[in-house]
This record gives sequence, C-alpha cells and structure tokens, in this order.
Amino acid sequence: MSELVHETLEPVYEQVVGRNPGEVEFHQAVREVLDSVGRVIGKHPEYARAKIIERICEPERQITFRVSWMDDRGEVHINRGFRIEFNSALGPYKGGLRFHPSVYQGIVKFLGFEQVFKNALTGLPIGGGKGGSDFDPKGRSDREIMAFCQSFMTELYRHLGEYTDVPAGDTGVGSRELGYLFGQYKRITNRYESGVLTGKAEAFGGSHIRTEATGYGTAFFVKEMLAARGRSLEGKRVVVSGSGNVAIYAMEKARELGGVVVACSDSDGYILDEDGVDVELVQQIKEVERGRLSEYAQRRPSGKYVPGRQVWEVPCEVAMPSATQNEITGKEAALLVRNGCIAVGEGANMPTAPEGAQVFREAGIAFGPGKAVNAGGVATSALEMQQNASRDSWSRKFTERRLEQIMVGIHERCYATAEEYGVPGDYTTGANIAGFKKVADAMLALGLV
Ligand SMILES: NC(=O)C1=CN([C@@H]2O[C@H](COP(=O)(O)OP(=O)(O)OC[C@H]3O[C@@H](n4cnc5c(N)ncnc54)[C@H](OP(=O)(O)O)[C@@H]3O)[C@@H](O)[C@H]2O)C=CC1
Ligand SMILES: O=C(O)CCC(=O)C(=O)O
Repeated sequence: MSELVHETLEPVYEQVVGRNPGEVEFHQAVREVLDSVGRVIGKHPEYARAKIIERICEPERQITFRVSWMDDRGEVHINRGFRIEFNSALGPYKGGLRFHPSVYQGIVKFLGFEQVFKNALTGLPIGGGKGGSDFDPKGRSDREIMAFCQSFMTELYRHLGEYTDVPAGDTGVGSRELGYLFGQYKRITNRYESGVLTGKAEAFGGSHIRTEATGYGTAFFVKEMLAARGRSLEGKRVVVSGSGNVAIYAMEKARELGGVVVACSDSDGYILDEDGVDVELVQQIKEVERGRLSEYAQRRPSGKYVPGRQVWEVPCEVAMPSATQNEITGKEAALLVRNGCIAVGEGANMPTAPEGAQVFREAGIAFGPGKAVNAGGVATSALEMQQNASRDSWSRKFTERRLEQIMVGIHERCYATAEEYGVPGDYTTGANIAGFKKVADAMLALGLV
C-alpha cells in the first residue's frame, strides 16, 4: 500500500472503530474491504475527494426497536429488533433478517455492510441493508413464532416499501416467518404489496428457486472456481458446515454436479456418511420436523454422528462453510489445507476469520468469499421483485437458468477484476474492488447525499 493510500485509509478505519465501539464483526468486515480498495483509490483520487470511503462505511439509517410478545404460558418477553439501512445508491435497501440470540448491532451492521458490495456484484438494481433480532426461535411453537413476527413487523413496517427497503430471510428466518411477516404487513397497511418482502412462499408471490438459490449459487460458484483451474466437482469429497437453508441446497447442487458430500453439521456436532449424505433426510429432520442433526445417525445405518466437534476435521477436497461467521479460524484452515482441500466457497457470510483467509491465500487454494459466492440468494430475491413488479411468475427452469448465469457473471467479474488489479486468482480482492467501484460510481453520480 502506498504512503498516500495508507494515510487515507488508516484514519477511516480508526474512525469506524471509534464510532462503533465493540462492534468487532463490523470492524472486521470494514478492514477486509479497506485492505482491498487501497488498490483503487491510488487510481481514482475522485473517490477520496468525495469521501466515498468514509461515507460507504457509515450506514444511511440505523433503526433499533423493542419487540414485546407473549409465549404459550402467558409470559411476556422483550427482544430487540434492528434494521440497518446501509446504502441505497443502487436501489432500495435489500437484505435479510436474522433471528438468533447472538444478534446485536455489530452483527447486523457487518451483514449490512457486506450486503452493499454483494448486491452490487449481482449487477442488479439493489442497495444494501440487513436486520434481525436477538430472538431465539429454537424450541418455540408455531404460535409463538407468529406472535413474535407480528410484533416485529408492527414496528418495522413503517420503514419498509417495495421502493424503500425490502427484507428477506437469513439465519432463523425462512418462508414460515416471511409468511407471518408479510401477513402482518398486509394487515397493517391494507395493501397487497408483494414486492415488500422476498423469499415468500410460491403460493403468494414467491419466486421459484429462491429457497434453493443461496445454496445452489454457492455450488455454481465453486464449479466456476474449479473450472478456472481446469478441474471439476466430479468425484470430489465435499464437506459443508451447517444444515440449514444454505447448507441443504449447497449439498443438493454439489451432489448433482458430481461431488460426493460426506459431512455436514449443526451447532451441536456433525454427521459423517461415507456413502454420501442423504440430503433429503437432512432436510426432513431439520426443515420439516425442526429436529436435531443427531437423529440422522439413528435413521441411516451408514451415518455416524460426532457430537461437540467441528466438521472441518473431516478430510475433503471442497469445503463450503454455510453456518455462521468466523467458523474457520487459522487452525481449521490449516487443518483443511493439510487434509488436501483445494477449494473453499463461502455459503455463509464471513465464515472465515482473517487468519483463516491468510492460510488459504498462502496455500494457493481457490477461495471464494461469501459476498460473491452466496450472492445467488439476494440475486434471486431481486428476480422475485422483478416478477412481483410485472405481476408475472417465471418457470422454475427459467429462473434457475437466470441464477446460474448471474453466478457465472459474478465469478467472471471477480476473476477479471483481480487480474486487472495485479492479484490474479484473489477472489476476495476482486469481489471487494468490483463491488466497491459500482457503488462508488453511483454515489459520485448522485452527488453529496
Ligand atoms: N438464507 C439465505 O438466503 C442466505 C444466508 N446467508 C448466510 O448463510 C449462513 C446460514 O444461513 P441459513 O442457512 O439461512 O440459516 P439457517 O438458520 O437455515 O441455518 C443455519 C445453520 O447453521 C448452524 N449455525 C448457526 N449458527 C451457528 C453457530 N453459531 N455455530 C454453529 N452452527 C451454527 C445452524 O445450526 P443449528 O440448527 O444447531 O442452529 C444451522 O444448521 C448465514 O451466515 C447467513 O447469513 C447468506 C446469503 C443468503
Ligand atoms: O435475499 C435477500 O434479500 C437477502 C439475502 C441475504 O440476507 C444475504 O445475502 O445475506
């Protein structure tokens, strides 16, 4: 990094840390982007003059609210709700809602920040935002989930709109929750505004493939990374973390593309199945019955359940971390490399900590960052908005073809940008620069707003 760039970027980072104390995940996400965009601002002094970098790190709006609700025993609970409307230079704020006890301002802010660049990479007209709550949906009845969603939307609705802010799902929020949220939005506003939420069930305006899109897109991106190195997924041992929405469909598509998926996990442990993970069984247990992954081994003779350990100890050639942030530290990354891993595609948001990414870079393996690899979900959300706006419904086949084309396009954009900036094969730098430039140019064009 040149002296000039260092002088420009270090104070920005220090300012971000000072203004957002304790929000370590947000600091981490900003650090990674700043480390990449140093290469750009040397060539584009106009960004520095307009303080684009400082402005891009400051959310346009941050909303925090109380969510009160009653459980089945009549006890009142109070949770905290968040929505970070990060950047609307390219379109309405777009990004999911996460319900998980670990959620606080710093998590939502890191996710919103990542979303800005991810959404730009899709090439579709969507800005970036994210939201959620520290509500823990685990073990809650359907009625309790509905009560929570209704209370959450009763506050959030005033900030939403198909041209303003369009949430979707993320950890702990799937089509059941989106149904309750949409029902409450419709009731409060007296408007059937389909495009205000995406990831809806197909019965009321949802797009085919949105449920599968993040996982499918992850597998498509990995296929492209391998192809760029003259390899394919055929016969490769694949390990996936998580067993939720992203993990299930990443496994399904990886298997369809020839990979042999041998392990996946949840927050209690992992399953190993040398005959190939029965993805439909995982889905039945986790998504239909809302049970625990340990039940897999009780139902499938070739399945073994390993409690309390990390799935990354299972040797594989392809890893798709699809659970949560910072699940691969330097230690897990080194283990993966030692065991013969050649490609890592991040289905989750920021699952690899900086030391882990450094290990992958040094080992020269193909490493695709979440903001590129998992962009298929939000891209298909944008396709859902497009269908809602035109009162149309595309076929499953057509929508999946669009998704695959978008993922191929994102891969090309990251790959070509990394080459252009002198770091061939570095998808992280490629993704950060390509996403940043798109947003920065729009911000310049829109003036000082
Ligand atoms: N849904 C989407 O469209 C998109 C999601 N993502 C990202 O993908 C990741 C997974 O999301 P999604 O599949 O939707 O979420 P789900 O809630 O459907 O599944 C999450 C999975 O990860 C596991 N998990 C969650 N938190 C932890 C933790 N702290 N430690 C270990 N395991 C954990 C869960 O285990 P358990 O069942 O035990 O809780 C579960 O298996 C997140 O990073 C999300 O931001 C990115 C783009 C789009
Ligand atoms: O589909 C969407 O709008 C958002 C998906 C999301 O939250 C993400 O990409 O992390």
